[in-house]
Amino acid sequence: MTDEAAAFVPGHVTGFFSVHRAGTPTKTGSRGAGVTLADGVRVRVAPADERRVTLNGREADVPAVEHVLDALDATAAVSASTDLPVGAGFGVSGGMALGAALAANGAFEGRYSENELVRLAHEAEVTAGTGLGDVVAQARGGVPIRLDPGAPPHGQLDGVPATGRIEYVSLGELSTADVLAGSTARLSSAGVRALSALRERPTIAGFVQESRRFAEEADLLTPEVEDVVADVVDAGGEASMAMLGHTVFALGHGLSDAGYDATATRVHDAGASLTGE
Ligand SMILES: Nc1ncnc2c1ncn2[C@@H]1O[C@H](COP(=O)(O)OP(=O)(O)OP(=O)(O)O)[C@@H](O)[C@H]1O
Ligand SMILES: CC(C)(CO)[C@@H](O)C(=O)[O-]
Repeated sequence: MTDEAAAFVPGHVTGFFSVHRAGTPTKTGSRGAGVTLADGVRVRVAPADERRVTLNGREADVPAVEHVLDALDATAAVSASTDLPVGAGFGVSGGMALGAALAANGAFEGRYSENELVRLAHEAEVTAGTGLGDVVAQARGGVPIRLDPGAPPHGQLDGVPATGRIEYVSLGELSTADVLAGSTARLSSAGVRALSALRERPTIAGFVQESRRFAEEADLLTPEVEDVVADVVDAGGEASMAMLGHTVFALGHGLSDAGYDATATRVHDAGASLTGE
């Protein structure tokens, strides 16, 4: 018997990262750190006569989801909904891929374990070129540190033991696929340096400060994002740019204290899961 199933996947903002390409999508990934968010992606999967993927009620072309459905050989209707901006550094494509994997396995009474579904979704993201580390971070929750790249059984994760309020302001989209297709050497050396600094001082403030240094060193800041980050820091807060999007995230009330009309969410303290509704 098959039935519909639903999953929730937290949003994920990467603060800094380095790119690690290997012979297979499973081993390819990123090192780095980010924060998972209670604002996330809900994905519902139901068996259907033909494949259909929607995002917030509209037909959507999300290659990572197509790869997941191919791998599971699932003819299904996938409907995703999110309050997060798409293409702005919140891991929406990774969330849709992981949510589709979890929910399709549920709907079709599949035989995969969680690690195997994370691996499928990670491979789909890497193959689509839309992410390297979001899926494994979203599967973990909290404030994930990606120590070693890739999906289970290869990747290795740790975390900053922290929770709390997060604010964000999105100024527009930035194509992850375009940035990853370009030269990533400079960005990666900044990312490796930030990771060792965070491991020395694994606090959430340390994470945001290293993210800010990374964004500057990697030359990814646009003037607009740079101005907003500077305003938050001037007002005594901690903020940086979401990788990869024209988005600023801040701890606590950082953005609103600096006078911005920000969206508020929280660290999501658990990983992606089936929701049973
Ligand atoms: N309205 C839309 N705007 C942007 N992307 C869309 C939209 N609808 C579907 N997509 C698809 O969603 C995916 C967005 O991926 P992208 O990696 O750019 O952003 P993201 O996953 O939201 O954030 P991140 O930068 O953290 O990866 C792409 O596969 C794109 O084709
Ligand atoms: C490449 C990336 C920054 C895109 O959001 C993310 O997937 C990551 O941190 O690997």
